[in-house]
Amino acid sequence: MKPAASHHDLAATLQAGVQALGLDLSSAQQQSLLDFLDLLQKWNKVYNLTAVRNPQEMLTHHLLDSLAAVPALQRHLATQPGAARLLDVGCGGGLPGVVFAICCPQLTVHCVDTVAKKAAFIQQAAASLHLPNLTGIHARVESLTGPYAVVSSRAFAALADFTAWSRSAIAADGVWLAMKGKQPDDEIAALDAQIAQVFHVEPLTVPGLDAQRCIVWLRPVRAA
Ligand SMILES: C[S@@+](CC[C@H](N)C(=O)[O-])C[C@H]1O[C@@H](n2cnc3c(N)ncnc32)[C@H](O)[C@@H]1O
Repeated sequence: MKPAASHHDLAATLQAGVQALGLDLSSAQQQSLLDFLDLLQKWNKVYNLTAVRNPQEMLTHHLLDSLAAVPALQRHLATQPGAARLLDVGCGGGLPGVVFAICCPQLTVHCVDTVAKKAAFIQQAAASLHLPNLTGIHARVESLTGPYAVVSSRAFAALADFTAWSRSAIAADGVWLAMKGKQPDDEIAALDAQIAQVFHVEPLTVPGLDAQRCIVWLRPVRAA
């Protein structure tokens, strides 16, 4: 068994990861990410938020994995006029929604999950980490109407289900940001062409993680 990582080790790994990703995060934002990691560890015992329990592993497999999508999200937001709203579907312990809320304070982030304790955890994180732009919603995504400029998910469902279930939540000119492992060609082929269209598959590199990752970007198809 690996020895438990100290706060100092975690902070150093995070800072190296932030640098490798070319992210411009203040020390307060980096501290919020570490505080979020603490909260995840603390509440995981009670709420069973993630199967990953070792803090160093939580940092690479969850925090850095979610942070790897932030530069792409920020580039997308820079093309959007005004303040945007993002819905993170099946957020579980807040991944990537809480990470997005910390890194993009201008973005309003709603994290939805069918499990009440997971939505409650997000509310708890919003209060403890002083994130006025973060809200946890206890609901099925199918019941939400939005409109959201960005609808994200990670480890949630096949692309066809993700897009069909969140179709009424996405804005007509919005985008889906689906975090995936290796490029999911089968899922892309199985998409309903009346609902969603892939416009970009963007490879991601997660610092400290030797695994394939990508974002599948999709647009809703307008009714004829
Ligand atoms: C495998 S977890 C992924 C959690 C998190 N996104 C992550 O990457 O660690 C999938 C989550 O989706 C939630 N979920 C399943 N169906 C849902 C639905 N229809 N609407 C909202 N959440 C849903 C589950 O409760 C679960 O927390």
